[in-house]
Amino acid sequence: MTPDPSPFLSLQDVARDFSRDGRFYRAIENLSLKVAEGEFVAIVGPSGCGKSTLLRILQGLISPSSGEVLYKGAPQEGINSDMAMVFQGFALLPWLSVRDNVALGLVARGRSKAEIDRTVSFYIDKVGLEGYEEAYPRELSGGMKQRVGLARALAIEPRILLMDEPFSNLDALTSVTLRDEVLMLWQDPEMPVRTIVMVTHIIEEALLMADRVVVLSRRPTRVVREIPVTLPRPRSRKHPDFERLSDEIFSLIS
Ligand SMILES: Nc1ncnc2c1ncn2[C@@H]1O[C@H](COP(=O)(O)OP(=O)(O)OP(=O)(O)O)[C@@H](O)[C@H]1O
Repeated sequence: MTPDPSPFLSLQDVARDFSRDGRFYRAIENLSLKVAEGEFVAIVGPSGCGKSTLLRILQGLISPSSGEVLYKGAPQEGINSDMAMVFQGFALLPWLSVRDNVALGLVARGRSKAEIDRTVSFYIDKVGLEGYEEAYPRELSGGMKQRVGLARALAIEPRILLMDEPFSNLDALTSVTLRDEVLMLWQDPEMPVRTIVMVTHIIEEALLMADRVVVLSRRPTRVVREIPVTLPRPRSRKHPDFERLSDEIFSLIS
C-alpha cells in the first residue's frame, strides 16, 4: 500500500508531565511524529517509556503539557471521533453480549437501531464471530474477546485505528492468526480504516506488520529513530533484511 504523503496526523514537539506523590516528572519530551494517511506505523520502546500515553494523546483522551497534535492540518481539540482504540486487555463490558459490546460506540453516537443492527452484523462477520452474537465475554477465548474489541473499534468506521499491544494477552498461535487478520482488514477495500498506529513491545510484530517503525527512548521519551520497513508483503522473518532490522531496533531499545 502506498501511503499518501500529505500531512494527516502529526505530533509537534509534544511533552507530557505527570505528578506522583506531589512531584512532577516528565513522561514525554520534544516528541514529533508524522503519520501519513494509509500508513501502518508501529511504535516500539522500552517498558514504561510512555507508549500508551502517546496513543492517548493522539486520540485526544489526554492533552499534551506542551506542543500540539495536528489532524488534517488543524490543531486537534478534545477526543478525535475519527479514531478508535483496540486495547491490550480487550476492555469488554462483561454484562453485555458480543453484539451489544460491538454496538457500544454506535449507541454512544446516537445511531438508529436499524443502522446499528446492520453495522454490528457486518463487523461481527468481518472478524469471524458470526454465530457468537448473543454470547457473553466470559464464554469466549482470549482471541475471540480481542475479535470483539476489534469489531467494536471498526464498527464506528474510524479513519485511524489505534492499537495498544493488541496481541500481548493472547497465546502465540492466536496472536499470529489475529495479526494476519488485522493486516487483511487493513488491506480490505470494504474497510474505511486506512491508517493504523500500533504500540507493541514485540520487535518482530512491528517488522511483520508496519510500513514504518518508530523507536522511542527511555523516559522522558522521544523518538530515537524512524525505520522505514520496505520488506515485501506478505512479510517473512526469513527475508535476509529481517534480522538486520530486528537487531538494529533491539540495539536502540536495550
Ligand atoms: N495518569 C497517570 N498519572 C501518573 N503517571 C502516569 C499516568 N499515566 C502514565 N503515567 C506514567 O507515565 C509513564 C509512561 O507510562 P505508559 O503507560 O505510557 O508507558 P508504556 O510505555 O505504555 O508502558 P508499558 O511498556 O508498560 O506498556 C510511566 O512512568 C507511568 O507510570
